[in-house]
Amino acid sequence: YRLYFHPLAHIPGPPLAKVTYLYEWYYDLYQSGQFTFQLRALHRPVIRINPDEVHIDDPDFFDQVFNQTNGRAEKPPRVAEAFGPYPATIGTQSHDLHRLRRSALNPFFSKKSVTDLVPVMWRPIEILRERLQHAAQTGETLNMKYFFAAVTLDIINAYCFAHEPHNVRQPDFGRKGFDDVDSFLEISLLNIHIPWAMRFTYSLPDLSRQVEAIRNGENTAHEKASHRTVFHELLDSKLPPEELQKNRLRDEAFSLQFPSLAVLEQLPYLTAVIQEGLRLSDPVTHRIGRQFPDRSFECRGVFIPTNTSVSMTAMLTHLNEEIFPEPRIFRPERWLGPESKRLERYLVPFNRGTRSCLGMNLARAELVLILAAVFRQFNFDVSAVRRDRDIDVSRDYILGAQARDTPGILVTVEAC
Ligand code: HEM
Repeated sequence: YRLYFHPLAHIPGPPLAKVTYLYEWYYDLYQSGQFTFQLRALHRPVIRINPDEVHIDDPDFFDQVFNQTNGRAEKPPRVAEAFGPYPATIGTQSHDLHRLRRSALNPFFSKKSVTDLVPVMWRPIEILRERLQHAAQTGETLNMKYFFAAVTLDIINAYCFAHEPHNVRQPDFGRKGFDDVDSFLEISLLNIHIPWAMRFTYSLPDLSRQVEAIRNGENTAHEKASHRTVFHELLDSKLPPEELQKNRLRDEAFSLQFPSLAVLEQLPYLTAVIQEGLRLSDPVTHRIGRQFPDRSFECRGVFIPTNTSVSMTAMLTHLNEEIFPEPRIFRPERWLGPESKRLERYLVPFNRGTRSCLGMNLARAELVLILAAVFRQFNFDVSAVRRDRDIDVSRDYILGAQARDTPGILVTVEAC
Protein backbone atom coordinates (compact mmCIF):
# COMPACT_ATOMS: atom_id res chain seq x y z
CA TYR A 1 0.00 0.00 0.00
CA ARG A 2 2.69 2.51 1.08
CA LEU A 3 4.63 1.92 -2.14
CA TYR A 4 1.82 2.07 -4.72
CA PHE A 5 -1.45 3.43 -3.24
CA HIS A 6 -0.48 5.86 -0.46
CA PRO A 7 -1.25 9.59 -1.19
CA LEU A 8 2.55 10.14 -1.25
CA ALA A 9 3.29 7.11 -3.48
CA HIS A 10 4.16 9.38 -6.46
CA ILE A 11 6.90 11.23 -4.54
CA PRO A 12 10.42 9.89 -5.16
CA GLY A 13 12.49 8.49 -2.32
CA PRO A 14 14.51 5.44 -1.27
CA PRO A 15 12.08 2.44 -1.48
CA LEU A 16 12.96 1.34 2.06
CA ALA A 17 12.11 4.82 3.38
CA LYS A 18 8.76 4.78 1.57
CA VAL A 19 7.63 1.60 3.27
CA THR A 20 9.19 1.73 6.74
CA TYR A 21 10.79 4.00 9.32
CA LEU A 22 13.75 1.59 9.49
CA TYR A 23 15.66 3.69 6.95
CA GLU A 24 15.50 6.77 9.21
CA TRP A 25 16.12 4.75 12.36
CA TYR A 26 19.23 3.22 10.88
CA TYR A 27 20.88 6.62 10.31
CA ASP A 28 19.51 8.35 13.41
CA LEU A 29 19.66 5.63 16.05
CA TYR A 30 22.22 3.09 14.80
CA GLN A 31 24.58 5.61 13.18
CA SER A 32 23.84 8.22 15.86
CA GLY A 33 22.32 11.42 14.50
CA GLN A 34 23.33 10.93 10.84
CA PHE A 35 19.98 11.12 9.02
CA THR A 36 20.26 14.85 8.36
CA PHE A 37 23.66 14.29 6.73
CA GLN A 38 22.19 11.44 4.69
CA LEU A 39 19.51 13.85 3.41
CA ARG A 40 22.30 16.09 2.17
CA ALA A 41 24.02 13.14 0.48
CA LEU A 42 20.78 12.16 -1.27
CA HIS A 43 20.76 15.62 -2.83
CA ARG A 44 17.15 15.57 -4.01
CA PRO A 45 14.95 18.70 -3.79
CA VAL A 46 11.69 16.84 -3.04
CA ILE A 47 11.88 13.45 -1.43
CA ARG A 48 9.73 11.11 0.64
CA ILE A 49 11.91 10.35 3.64
CA ASN A 50 9.60 8.02 5.56
CA PRO A 51 6.14 6.59 4.96
CA ASP A 52 4.40 9.85 6.01
CA GLU A 53 6.79 12.73 5.43
CA VAL A 54 8.12 14.78 2.51
CA HIS A 55 11.41 16.66 2.86
CA ILE A 56 12.20 19.67 0.69
CA ASP A 57 15.75 20.81 0.01
CA ASP A 58 15.11 23.86 -2.13
CA PRO A 59 16.29 27.11 -0.49
CA ASP A 60 13.75 29.14 -2.47
CA PHE A 61 10.94 27.14 -0.92
CA PHE A 62 11.72 28.04 2.70
CA ASP A 63 9.58 31.14 2.71
CA GLN A 64 6.77 29.42 0.90
CA VAL A 65 6.50 26.55 3.38
CA PHE A 66 6.79 28.62 6.56
CA ASN A 67 4.86 31.60 5.19
CA GLN A 68 2.31 33.19 7.53
CA THR A 69 -0.42 33.02 4.89
CA ASN A 70 -0.57 29.25 4.64
CA GLY A 71 -3.51 29.06 7.03
CA ARG A 72 -3.26 26.77 10.02
CA ALA A 73 0.25 25.42 10.69
CA GLU A 74 0.23 22.32 12.88
CA LYS A 75 3.26 20.58 14.32
CA PRO A 76 3.38 16.93 13.18
CA PRO A 77 2.48 14.69 16.18
CA ARG A 78 5.76 12.74 16.06
CA VAL A 79 7.74 15.96 16.53
CA ALA A 80 5.37 17.54 19.05
CA GLU A 81 5.40 14.43 21.25
CA ALA A 82 9.18 14.53 21.50
CA PHE A 83 8.86 17.64 23.68
CA GLY A 84 7.28 15.71 26.49
CA PRO A 85 3.91 14.86 27.92
CA TYR A 86 3.04 18.42 29.12
CA PRO A 87 4.08 20.37 26.06
CA ALA A 88 5.49 23.86 26.14
CA THR A 89 4.65 26.21 23.27
CA ILE A 90 7.40 24.64 21.14
CA GLY A 91 5.88 21.16 21.44
CA THR A 92 2.25 22.19 20.89
CA GLN A 93 0.65 20.34 18.02
CA SER A 94 -2.56 22.30 17.43
CA HIS A 95 -2.45 25.63 15.62
CA ASP A 96 -5.04 27.30 17.87
CA LEU A 97 -3.56 26.18 21.20
CA HIS A 98 -0.15 27.25 19.95
CA ARG A 99 -1.54 30.71 19.21
CA LEU A 100 -2.93 31.03 22.72
CA ARG A 101 0.31 29.95 24.37
CA ARG A 102 2.53 31.96 22.06
CA SER A 103 0.52 35.16 22.49
CA ALA A 104 1.09 34.97 26.26
CA LEU A 105 4.87 34.85 25.72
CA ASN A 106 5.30 37.19 22.74
CA PRO A 107 5.24 40.46 24.73
CA PHE A 108 8.27 39.34 26.77
CA PHE A 109 10.42 38.78 23.69
CA SER A 110 9.56 41.72 21.45
CA LYS A 111 12.40 43.95 20.28
CA LYS A 112 11.33 46.61 22.79
CA SER A 113 11.21 44.19 25.77
CA VAL A 114 14.64 42.85 24.86
CA THR A 115 16.06 46.37 24.62
CA ASP A 116 14.67 47.12 28.10
CA LEU A 117 16.41 43.98 29.32
CA VAL A 118 19.92 45.13 28.37
CA PRO A 119 20.92 46.16 31.94
CA VAL A 120 19.96 42.66 33.13
CA MET A 121 22.10 41.12 30.39
CA TRP A 122 25.09 43.27 31.29
CA ARG A 123 25.34 41.91 34.84
CA PRO A 124 26.51 38.37 34.00
CA ILE A 125 28.50 39.71 31.03
CA GLU A 126 30.43 42.02 33.39
CA ILE A 127 31.25 39.06 35.63
CA LEU A 128 32.53 37.17 32.57
CA ARG A 129 34.73 40.10 31.66
CA GLU A 130 36.24 40.00 35.14
CA ARG A 131 36.83 36.25 34.69
CA LEU A 132 38.63 36.96 31.41
CA GLN A 133 40.80 39.63 33.02
CA HIS A 134 41.73 37.19 35.77
CA ALA A 135 42.51 34.43 33.23
CA ALA A 136 44.70 36.85 31.27
CA GLN A 137 46.76 37.44 34.42
CA THR A 138 46.99 33.83 35.60
CA GLY A 139 47.20 31.97 32.28
CA GLU A 140 44.19 29.84 33.25
CA THR A 141 42.66 27.79 30.40
CA LEU A 142 38.97 28.54 29.86
CA ASN A 143 36.44 26.28 28.25
CA MET A 144 34.40 28.59 25.99
CA LYS A 145 31.70 25.98 25.48
CA TYR A 146 30.63 26.37 29.11
CA PHE A 147 31.58 30.06 29.26
CA PHE A 148 28.95 31.01 26.63
CA ALA A 149 26.38 28.55 27.96
CA ALA A 150 26.73 30.00 31.48
CA VAL A 151 26.06 33.57 30.47
CA THR A 152 23.00 32.79 28.36
CA LEU A 153 21.50 30.60 31.10
CA ASP A 154 22.08 33.27 33.75
CA ILE A 155 20.39 35.89 31.55
CA ILE A 156 17.27 33.82 30.95
CA ASN A 157 17.08 32.82 34.64
CA ALA A 158 17.24 36.47 35.65
CA TYR A 159 14.46 37.25 33.20
CA CYS A 160 12.25 34.28 34.08
CA PHE A 161 12.76 34.03 37.85
CA ALA A 162 14.67 37.20 38.93
CA HIS A 163 17.66 34.99 39.86
CA GLU A 164 21.10 36.45 40.56
CA PRO A 165 23.93 35.46 38.15
CA HIS A 166 25.10 32.04 39.29
CA ASN A 167 26.78 29.98 36.56
CA VAL A 168 29.20 32.70 35.41
CA ARG A 169 30.58 32.73 38.97
CA GLN A 170 31.29 28.97 39.12
CA PRO A 171 34.95 27.99 38.50
CA ASP A 172 33.80 25.54 35.77
CA PHE A 173 30.83 27.72 34.66
CA GLY A 174 28.35 25.16 36.04
CA ARG A 175 29.57 22.47 33.64
CA LYS A 176 27.63 19.57 35.16
CA GLY A 177 24.24 21.13 34.34
CA PHE A 178 25.21 21.62 30.68
CA ASP A 179 26.65 18.13 30.39
CA ASP A 180 23.30 16.85 31.69
CA VAL A 181 21.54 18.77 28.90
CA ASP A 182 23.95 17.19 26.39
CA SER A 183 23.04 13.74 27.71
CA PHE A 184 19.36 14.64 27.40
CA LEU A 185 19.97 15.70 23.79
CA GLU A 186 21.71 12.42 23.01
CA ILE A 187 18.44 10.63 23.65
CA SER A 188 16.32 13.28 21.91
CA LEU A 189 16.12 11.27 18.69
CA LEU A 190 14.92 8.26 20.64
CA ASN A 191 12.13 10.48 21.92
CA ILE A 192 11.10 11.31 18.35
CA HIS A 193 11.24 7.76 17.11
CA ILE A 194 9.88 6.05 20.22
CA PRO A 195 7.86 8.74 22.05
CA TRP A 196 6.55 6.47 24.80
CA ALA A 197 10.16 5.97 25.98
CA MET A 198 10.10 9.65 26.96
CA ARG A 199 7.50 9.08 29.63
CA PHE A 200 9.93 6.94 31.65
CA THR A 201 12.92 9.26 31.39
CA TYR A 202 11.24 12.63 31.72
CA SER A 203 11.63 14.69 34.88
CA LEU A 204 12.64 18.30 35.49
CA PRO A 205 12.30 18.59 39.29
CA ASP A 206 14.39 21.72 39.67
CA LEU A 207 12.28 23.79 37.26
CA SER A 208 9.07 22.49 38.85
CA ARG A 209 10.34 23.76 42.19
CA GLN A 210 11.22 27.19 40.79
CA VAL A 211 7.78 27.72 39.18
CA GLU A 212 5.99 26.48 42.31
CA ALA A 213 8.07 28.78 44.54
CA ILE A 214 6.65 31.73 42.59
CA ARG A 215 3.08 30.39 42.74
CA ASN A 216 3.30 29.83 46.54
CA GLY A 217 4.75 33.27 47.13
CA GLU A 218 8.14 31.88 48.32
CA ASN A 219 9.99 33.58 45.45
CA THR A 220 9.20 37.29 45.57
CA ALA A 221 12.50 38.40 44.04
CA HIS A 222 10.62 40.20 41.27
CA GLU A 223 9.50 42.83 43.80
CA LYS A 224 13.10 43.96 44.13
CA ALA A 225 14.09 43.37 40.49
CA SER A 226 14.31 46.44 38.28
CA HIS A 227 12.93 44.47 35.30
CA ARG A 228 9.82 42.40 34.56
CA THR A 229 10.09 38.66 35.08
CA VAL A 230 8.35 36.15 32.83
CA PHE A 231 6.92 33.63 35.30
CA HIS A 232 5.76 36.11 37.94
CA GLU A 233 3.73 37.88 35.24
CA LEU A 234 2.45 34.68 33.59
CA LEU A 235 1.09 33.40 36.90
CA ASP A 236 -0.73 36.72 37.39
CA SER A 237 -2.11 36.71 33.84
CA LYS A 238 -5.57 35.87 32.49
CA LEU A 239 -4.50 32.54 30.95
CA PRO A 240 -7.05 29.76 31.66
CA PRO A 241 -6.21 27.62 34.76
CA GLU A 242 -5.20 24.54 32.72
CA GLU A 243 -2.52 26.67 31.01
CA LEU A 244 -1.06 27.58 34.41
CA GLN A 245 -0.85 23.97 35.57
CA LYS A 246 2.41 23.07 37.33
CA ASN A 247 3.89 20.68 34.76
CA ARG A 248 3.05 22.86 31.78
CA LEU A 249 4.77 25.93 33.24
CA ARG A 250 7.77 23.85 34.24
CA ASP A 251 8.11 22.73 30.61
CA GLU A 252 7.64 26.27 29.36
CA ALA A 253 10.51 27.32 31.63
CA PHE A 254 12.70 24.52 30.28
CA SER A 255 12.02 25.55 26.69
CA LEU A 256 13.09 29.16 27.40
CA GLN A 257 16.48 28.12 28.84
CA PHE A 258 18.40 27.49 25.97
CA PRO A 259 21.58 29.90 24.87
CA SER A 260 24.16 51.00 23.79
CA LEU A 261 22.47 47.68 21.87
CA ALA A 262 21.09 49.91 19.09
CA VAL A 263 24.55 51.25 18.30
CA LEU A 264 26.21 47.83 18.33
CA GLU A 265 23.52 46.49 16.03
CA GLN A 266 24.48 49.07 13.42
CA LEU A 267 28.11 47.90 13.21
CA PRO A 268 28.41 46.19 9.81
CA TYR A 269 31.34 43.88 10.52
CA LEU A 270 30.01 42.74 13.92
CA THR A 271 26.67 42.04 12.26
CA ALA A 272 28.42 40.15 9.45
CA VAL A 273 30.34 38.00 11.95
CA ILE A 274 27.08 37.14 13.72
CA GLN A 275 25.29 36.31 10.47
CA GLU A 276 28.15 34.08 9.33
CA GLY A 277 28.36 32.47 12.78
CA LEU A 278 24.63 31.69 12.76
CA ARG A 279 24.93 30.25 9.25
CA LEU A 280 27.81 27.93 10.07
CA SER A 281 27.09 26.94 13.65
CA ASP A 282 23.49 25.93 12.92
CA PRO A 283 22.30 25.45 16.49
CA VAL A 284 19.12 23.65 15.37
CA THR A 285 20.28 20.93 12.99
CA HIS A 286 17.12 18.86 12.76
CA ARG A 287 14.59 19.34 10.00
CA ILE A 288 11.55 21.38 10.99
CA GLY A 289 8.18 19.97 10.05
CA ARG A 290 4.69 21.34 9.61
CA GLN A 291 1.31 20.06 8.51
CA PHE A 292 -0.99 22.46 6.68
CA PRO A 293 -4.64 21.38 6.90
CA ASP A 294 -5.74 24.26 4.65
CA ARG A 295 -3.44 23.99 1.64
CA SER A 296 -1.45 21.75 -0.63
CA PHE A 297 1.88 22.58 -2.31
CA GLU A 298 3.63 22.06 -5.57
CA CYS A 299 7.41 22.03 -5.52
CA ARG A 300 9.44 21.45 -8.70
CA GLY A 301 6.43 19.85 -10.35
CA VAL A 302 5.75 17.46 -7.47
CA PHE A 303 2.29 17.69 -5.88
CA ILE A 304 2.25 17.54 -2.06
CA PRO A 305 -1.28 16.94 -0.70
CA THR A 306 -2.99 18.84 2.16
CA ASN A 307 -2.00 17.76 5.66
CA THR A 308 1.21 16.04 4.57
CA SER A 309 4.04 16.30 7.04
CA VAL A 310 6.40 18.66 5.14
CA SER A 311 9.86 19.41 6.49
CA MET A 312 12.88 21.52 5.61
CA THR A 313 16.38 21.70 7.10
CA ALA A 314 18.05 25.08 7.64
CA MET A 315 21.51 23.47 7.67
CA LEU A 316 21.08 22.21 4.09
CA THR A 317 20.14 25.70 2.94
CA HIS A 318 23.09 27.20 4.81
CA LEU A 319 25.51 24.76 3.20
CA ASN A 320 24.08 25.17 -0.32
CA GLU A 321 27.06 25.82 -2.61
CA GLU A 322 25.13 27.84 -5.15
CA ILE A 323 23.98 30.35 -2.56
CA PHE A 324 27.03 30.33 -0.28
CA PRO A 325 30.09 29.43 -2.41
CA GLU A 326 32.69 27.42 -0.41
CA PRO A 327 30.02 27.02 2.26
CA ARG A 328 32.25 25.56 4.99
CA ILE A 329 34.53 28.61 5.03
CA PHE A 330 33.83 31.23 7.71
CA ARG A 331 33.72 34.38 5.61
CA PRO A 332 31.86 37.34 7.22
CA GLU A 333 32.58 39.40 4.08
CA ARG A 334 29.75 37.54 2.32
CA TRP A 335 27.40 39.72 4.34
CA LEU A 336 29.06 43.02 3.45
CA GLY A 337 28.76 43.09 -0.33
CA PRO A 338 25.90 44.19 -2.60
CA GLU A 339 24.55 40.62 -2.48
CA SER A 340 23.99 40.63 1.28
CA LYS A 341 20.31 41.64 1.21
CA ARG A 342 19.53 38.79 -1.19
CA LEU A 343 21.52 36.34 0.96
CA GLU A 344 19.49 37.23 4.05
CA ARG A 345 16.52 35.47 2.50
CA TYR A 346 18.48 32.24 2.85
CA LEU A 347 19.63 32.74 6.44
CA VAL A 348 17.03 30.83 8.43
CA PRO A 349 18.57 29.70 11.76
CA PHE A 350 15.45 30.85 13.67
CA ASN A 351 13.08 29.59 10.98
CA ARG A 352 10.23 31.73 9.62
CA GLY A 353 6.51 32.17 10.19
CA THR A 354 4.11 31.97 13.12
CA ARG A 355 6.08 29.28 14.93
CA SER A 356 9.55 30.71 14.38
CA CYS A 357 11.90 31.21 17.33
CA LEU A 358 10.34 33.12 20.21
CA GLY A 359 13.77 34.09 21.56
CA MET A 360 15.21 35.44 18.29
CA ASN A 361 15.49 39.07 19.46
CA LEU A 362 16.96 37.97 22.78
CA ALA A 363 19.45 35.60 21.12
CA ARG A 364 20.61 38.28 18.67
CA ALA A 365 20.95 40.85 21.46
CA GLU A 366 23.01 38.40 23.53
CA LEU A 367 25.28 37.67 20.58
CA VAL A 368 25.89 41.36 19.92
CA LEU A 369 26.52 42.25 23.57
CA ILE A 370 28.71 39.26 24.42
CA LEU A 371 30.85 39.50 21.29
CA ALA A 372 31.28 43.24 21.75
CA ALA A 373 32.23 42.85 25.42
CA VAL A 374 34.58 39.92 24.99
CA PHE A 375 36.41 40.28 21.69
CA ARG A 376 37.21 43.99 21.82
CA GLN A 377 39.38 43.67 24.89
CA PHE A 378 40.92 40.22 24.73
CA ASN A 379 42.90 38.08 22.32
CA PHE A 380 42.25 34.37 22.42
CA ASP A 381 44.85 31.68 21.79
CA VAL A 382 42.82 29.03 19.99
CA SER A 383 45.73 26.80 18.95
CA ALA A 384 44.35 23.91 21.06
CA VAL A 385 40.99 24.06 19.26
CA ARG A 386 40.39 21.64 16.38
CA ARG A 387 37.59 22.88 14.17
CA ASP A 388 36.50 19.44 12.90
CA ARG A 389 36.33 18.03 16.43
CA ASP A 390 35.34 20.98 18.64
CA ILE A 391 33.30 23.33 16.42
CA ASP A 392 31.77 21.62 13.40
CA VAL A 393 28.51 19.81 13.93
CA SER A 394 28.91 16.11 13.18
CA ARG A 395 25.78 14.69 14.83
CA ASP A 396 22.20 15.89 14.74
CA TYR A 397 20.44 15.47 18.09
CA ILE A 398 17.77 18.05 17.15
CA LEU A 399 20.40 20.54 18.25
CA GLY A 400 23.81 20.03 16.65
CA ALA A 401 26.51 18.12 18.54
CA GLN A 402 30.25 18.07 17.99
CA ALA A 403 32.47 14.96 17.84
CA ARG A 404 32.25 12.61 20.82
CA ASP A 405 35.88 13.15 21.81
CA THR A 406 35.69 16.96 21.94
CA PRO A 407 36.99 18.44 25.20
CA GLY A 408 34.96 21.62 24.53
CA ILE A 409 36.62 24.82 23.28
CA LEU A 410 39.82 25.27 25.28
CA VAL A 411 41.49 28.68 25.03
CA THR A 412 43.89 30.92 26.88
CA VAL A 413 43.44 34.67 26.98
CA GLU A 414 45.51 37.83 26.90
CA ALA A 415 44.31 41.40 27.27
CA CYS A 416 44.63 43.50 24.07
C1 HEM B 1 21.06 31.32 18.38
C2 HEM B 1 20.10 30.98 19.20
C3 HEM B 1 18.80 30.33 18.81
C4 HEM B 1 18.45 29.66 17.67
C5 HEM B 1 19.30 29.38 16.44
C6 HEM B 1 17.07 29.25 17.82
C7 HEM B 1 16.36 28.55 16.87
C8 HEM B 1 15.03 28.22 16.96
C9 HEM B 1 14.26 27.60 15.91
C10 HEM B 1 14.79 27.18 14.55
C11 HEM B 1 12.99 27.46 16.36
C12 HEM B 1 11.81 26.99 15.55
C13 HEM B 1 11.32 25.62 15.86
C14 HEM B 1 10.16 25.33 14.96
O1 HEM B 1 9.94 26.04 13.96
O2 HEM B 1 9.47 24.39 15.24
C15 HEM B 1 12.95 27.97 17.70
C16 HEM B 1 11.83 28.01 18.49
C17 HEM B 1 11.82 28.50 19.76
N1 HEM B 1 12.87 29.13 20.42
FE1 HEM B 1 14.70 29.48 19.70
N2 HEM B 1 16.62 29.67 19.03
C18 HEM B 1 17.63 30.35 19.66
C19 HEM B 1 17.56 30.98 20.89
C20 HEM B 1 16.46 31.00 21.69
C21 HEM B 1 16.40 31.67 22.97
C22 HEM B 1 17.51 32.51 23.62
C23 HEM B 1 15.19 31.42 23.47
C24 HEM B 1 14.70 31.90 24.80
C25 HEM B 1 13.66 32.57 24.99
C26 HEM B 1 14.46 30.59 22.49
C27 HEM B 1 13.16 30.12 22.66
C28 HEM B 1 12.44 29.46 21.67
C29 HEM B 1 11.05 29.02 21.84
C30 HEM B 1 10.21 29.16 23.10
C31 HEM B 1 10.67 28.44 20.64
C32 HEM B 1 9.31 27.84 20.29
C33 HEM B 1 8.49 28.84 19.55
C34 HEM B 1 7.15 28.31 19.13
O3 HEM B 1 6.98 27.10 18.95
O4 HEM B 1 6.25 29.15 18.98
N3 HEM B 1 15.26 30.38 21.43
N4 HEM B 1 14.20 28.44 18.05
